[in-house]
Amino acid sequence: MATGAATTSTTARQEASRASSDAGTSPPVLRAFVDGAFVDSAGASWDKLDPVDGSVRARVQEADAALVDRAVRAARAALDGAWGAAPVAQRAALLRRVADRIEERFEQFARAESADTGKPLAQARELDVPRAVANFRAFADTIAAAGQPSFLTDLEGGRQALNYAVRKPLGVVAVIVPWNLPLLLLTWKVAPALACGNTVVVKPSEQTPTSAALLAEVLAESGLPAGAYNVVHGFGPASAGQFLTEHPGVDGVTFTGSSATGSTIMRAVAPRVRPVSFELGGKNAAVVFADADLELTLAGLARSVFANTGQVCLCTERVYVERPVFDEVAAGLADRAGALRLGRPDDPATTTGPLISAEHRAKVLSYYRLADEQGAETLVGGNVPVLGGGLDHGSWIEPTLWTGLTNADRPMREEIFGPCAALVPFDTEDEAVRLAGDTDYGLASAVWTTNLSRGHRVAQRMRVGLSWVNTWFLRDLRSPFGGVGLSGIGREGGAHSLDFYSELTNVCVAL
Ligand SMILES: NC(=O)C1=CN([C@@H]2O[C@H](COP(=O)(O)OP(=O)(O)OC[C@H]3O[C@@H](n4cnc5c(N)ncnc54)[C@H](O)[C@@H]3O)[C@@H](O)[C@H]2O)C=CC1
Ligand SMILES: O=C(O)/C=C/C=C(\O)C(=O)O
Repeated sequence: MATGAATTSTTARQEASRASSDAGTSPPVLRAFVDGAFVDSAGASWDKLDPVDGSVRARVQEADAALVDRAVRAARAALDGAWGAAPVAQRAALLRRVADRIEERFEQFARAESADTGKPLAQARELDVPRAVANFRAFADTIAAAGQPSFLTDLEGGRQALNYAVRKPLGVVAVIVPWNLPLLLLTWKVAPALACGNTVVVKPSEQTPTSAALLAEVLAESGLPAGAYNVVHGFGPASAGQFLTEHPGVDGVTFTGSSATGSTIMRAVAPRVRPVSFELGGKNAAVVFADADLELTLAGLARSVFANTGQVCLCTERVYVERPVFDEVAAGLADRAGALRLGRPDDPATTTGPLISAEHRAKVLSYYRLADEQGAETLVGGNVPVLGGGLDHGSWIEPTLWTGLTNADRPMREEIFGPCAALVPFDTEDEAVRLAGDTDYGLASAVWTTNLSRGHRVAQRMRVGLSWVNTWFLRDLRSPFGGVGLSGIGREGGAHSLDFYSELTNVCVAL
């Protein structure tokens, strides 16, 4: 039971029934989850708006500094108590139960995720919720199988020493996640953090607070001790995000979001020299060679440019096409953009949702205008659509393609994070690699070719963390995930996640 400044608290089960029964009546109130209970905050509240039609979806209570402090203290107590002492087998078993329980509540998670973001319900069912389940199962497997190398060290005189390392939790981990794939990215961090015995304080995006609260219910039902998972709602600067990252009780920060915020968080933890793991933005390139299977390529490009309305850090915003097939690729991709169906999330015909917010649409639209000013030819889109049926209060935008831009133009250099890309021709492999690498970012790339030698060669030359050939966003959760340059620091995934979420103590025994 929570104590201190909060005025009321409820169990996870009570909150679950409240949140689910509120649908269709007054918007639910979302509160922090601290020390195993939902608690009121003395801070302000804000309305979480539906990006589909601008209606109010939830009233969210902002955690003030005192509540963030309580959350960090609760996490510390759980680390020093039940969860920190839990053996690996117990942690792995808990993660598997969590996966099972998310599956039991599959539709509730899918609807919550779709409602917060406006993304098609079909996408939440096919991508976001299955990945949350997979994240918990993958890290249960990873921690259960994790070992450490040991070394027999030869000493003078024929003696030896045994060196081995023991894995310990990093500690209290701040988990700060964005709004584009809220549940997927939250569980991608929470699952390995808990697997390694850490406790967490989560700050979901102010735009997408719901799935973090649902996950609190599931974790509590699955037997996670109170205090091991806490949620504080709020914004970044002068709000829960800043209070959390500057808190002296936080031992490390894992963050996905913009490069600018990553830089701010680095400064926040610098005085205490805390480790960070950052998955930041991208300005990702696709390279299409003339020998590519164009049907496969166009389908892949359409997905990589327009998936999640372009709001995935891995999305392609620059498409370099070998000159002989340039016109064909441009026309084919424009056809596919024109075939996308913008609409309500629960309409099975909908392929594409709105952007997350009016503010984000203003940003994306500013790049559409900039592309016009810089002389781009707009092949398709370029505007705000008129959809009718109440949708025109939402944050809709047209899928958009340009030609005529160069790498010097701002729409080619800055992350837009919308359903748009520019196509540029190239003549040689070296030129393609140079153009693709001409960016301060370095997250992902995709090479499209039927020449496998070239595929391997070009993929390896890309200055990125993730280099796909004839595919995009194909994930094996054991493989390293992260970026170079402005795209991030560190790698997560499989054993790489264990490395971030653990401290190792090397024991050296003279034999
Ligand atoms: N995965 C990605 O690559 C993402 C990239 N972006 C990029 O960032 C741009 C801005 O979007 P935002 O929502 O403002 O992203 P953001 O990076 O500012 O926000 C992401 C998360 O960080 C938190 N945050 C913000 N400032 C913070 C601070 N000073 N300390 C601690 N936490 C803080 C936010 O509350 C949110 O939970 C987008 O237009 C897009 O270009 C946004 C979301 C995800
Ligand atoms: O597959 C993943 O683990 C992550 C995918 C997407 C992002 O990290 C993002 O959009 O930020």
